[in-house]
Amino acid sequence: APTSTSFPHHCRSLAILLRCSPPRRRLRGGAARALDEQLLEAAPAETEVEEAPGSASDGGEEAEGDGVGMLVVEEEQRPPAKAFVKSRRQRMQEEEDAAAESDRFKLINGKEIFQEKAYLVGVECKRTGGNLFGIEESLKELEQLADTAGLVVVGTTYQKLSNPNPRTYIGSGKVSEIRSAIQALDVETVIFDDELSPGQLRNLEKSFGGNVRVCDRTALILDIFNQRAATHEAALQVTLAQMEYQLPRLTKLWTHLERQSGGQVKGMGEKQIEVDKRILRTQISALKKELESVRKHRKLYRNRRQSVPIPVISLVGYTNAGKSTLLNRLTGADVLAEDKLFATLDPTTRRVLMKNGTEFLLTDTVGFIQKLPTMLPVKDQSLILGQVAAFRATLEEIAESSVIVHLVDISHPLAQQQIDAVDKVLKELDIESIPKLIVWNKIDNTDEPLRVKEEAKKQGIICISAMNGDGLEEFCNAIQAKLKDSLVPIEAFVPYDKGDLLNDIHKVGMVEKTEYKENGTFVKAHVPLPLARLLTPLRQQVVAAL
Ligand SMILES: Nc1nc2c(ncn2[C@@H]2O[C@H](COP(=O)(O)OP(=O)(O)OP(=O)(O)O)[C@@H](O)[C@H]2O)c(=O)[nH]1
Ligand SMILES: [Mg+2]
Repeated sequence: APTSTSFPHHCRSLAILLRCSPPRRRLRGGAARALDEQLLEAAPAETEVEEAPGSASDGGEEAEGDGVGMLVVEEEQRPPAKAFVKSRRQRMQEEEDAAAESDRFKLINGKEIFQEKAYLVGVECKRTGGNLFGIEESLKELEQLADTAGLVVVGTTYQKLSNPNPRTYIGSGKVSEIRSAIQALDVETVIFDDELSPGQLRNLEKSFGGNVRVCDRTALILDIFNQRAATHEAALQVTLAQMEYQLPRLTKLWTHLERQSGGQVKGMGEKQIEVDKRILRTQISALKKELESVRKHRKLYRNRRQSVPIPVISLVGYTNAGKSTLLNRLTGADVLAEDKLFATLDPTTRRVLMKNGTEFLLTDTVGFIQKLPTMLPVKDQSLILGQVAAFRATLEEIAESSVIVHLVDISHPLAQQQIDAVDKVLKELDIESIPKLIVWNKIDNTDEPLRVKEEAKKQGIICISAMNGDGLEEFCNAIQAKLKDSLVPIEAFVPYDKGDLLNDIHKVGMVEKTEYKENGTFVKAHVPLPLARLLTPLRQQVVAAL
């Protein structure tokens, strides 16, 4: 799988910036830390040399060095004898601490992640209605996201406000409450459930004290995307998204300079930010170009696939609904399915052959989630709903499919809210004309499967268990019926030397009538749109032949 090491030129300035604050890097979110390390590895060695002595970033290392230095000073102030004659208990304690520390490294998707202690914060705005999820539910989901990213949640809090505080998002009383919790629980990262402005982020970081990282849902989701990007395109998209997220927030890395001394250093810090922002902007535009070419390539590929006249069915649904499990069950594909959010980041397409001989392509897509990151400037790409670019491929696939299967984890306590969240996205996609099939999954996991099945029947919904295969035959029949809805009626005259096409019509369409003539076969059938397009010249020959 490609990592960011495959495009080091994009990472250089980030690496410079990240190197400026080593202690913070050590303490930042596990996932982000893994990224940082990749970036550092990817950074060309000469960046070290480039920095003039006494430059702003040198100052940065010094300033940050002080934080670490304090510990060293403490050691030195102890009487030397004591430093050597450590009690057994002391030694054992140290060994235990070291063991506990190394225990906190976990391997996620082949990347080593440091399990940081995280504290979650949410705000329920009285004025803004329309939130599908209640605050406690939303925080529970945030906890799952944190867990997916490899963090350990040690505490959670929320506040009801009529308006978020423009400076710190939460009220000042809450800020000090969280500060106490940070100290008591040894918190390393504070995660907010909503997107914070760069200013709020800075102010909160200042209030909480130097070593605590503050981030928001968006940054957390981007961390997860980064851990999970499996294809080159996904990796590019995630890097781009992370850079765009970083750009307005760059200044925070330099605040310690402003605090330490005024005058010259401050000025240099500011100059450095400008330089770094410029480098970052250049890299962002290079990355966009590269992404555009990858995307063109994929489009070409998809066009080619469309010339194979097999209908495409998109599997959509909330994250963790069981989409990948269903794809695997139907096709034996080896798609990563696990009890984590965003297990799938790239659309995967596989061919399914049903018992009755009908064939279709099934596409597994990125799961949806409420409160999607919105920070990307994508006005010029009409398809995207202001969402993170990693969803683009998914949305394109959905818009071009013959049938959409909306898979629901009906055993989830918030099933209805999740359905609404998915519908909200689908509604904005201009796909009303595509037949949709609603499927309730994880029926085996419900308390009263019979009652649920009855309810589903009333609503014309299919119940399945992707896990044990229950209901899959019914599912395939329903797909076939829906596919028929999406077929186009055609009449064509197929010459005998185009026998393949006749086979295709039989395979993916529904034939009503065939008549064998002298030069070829006359067919009347319903076929998928791509095949109908392919048959256009032969359809015009019908009149001539009869
Ligand atoms: N009990 C039960 N569990 C299931 C069923 N289908 C899927 N699961 C479990 O649900 C979890 C999520 O499944 P995935 O297939 O990864 O879900 P997904 O919709 O692809 O998730 P994302 O890729 O994150 O969007 C896994 O732990 C599956 O084993 C089912 O029918 N019954
Ligand atoms: Mg999946």
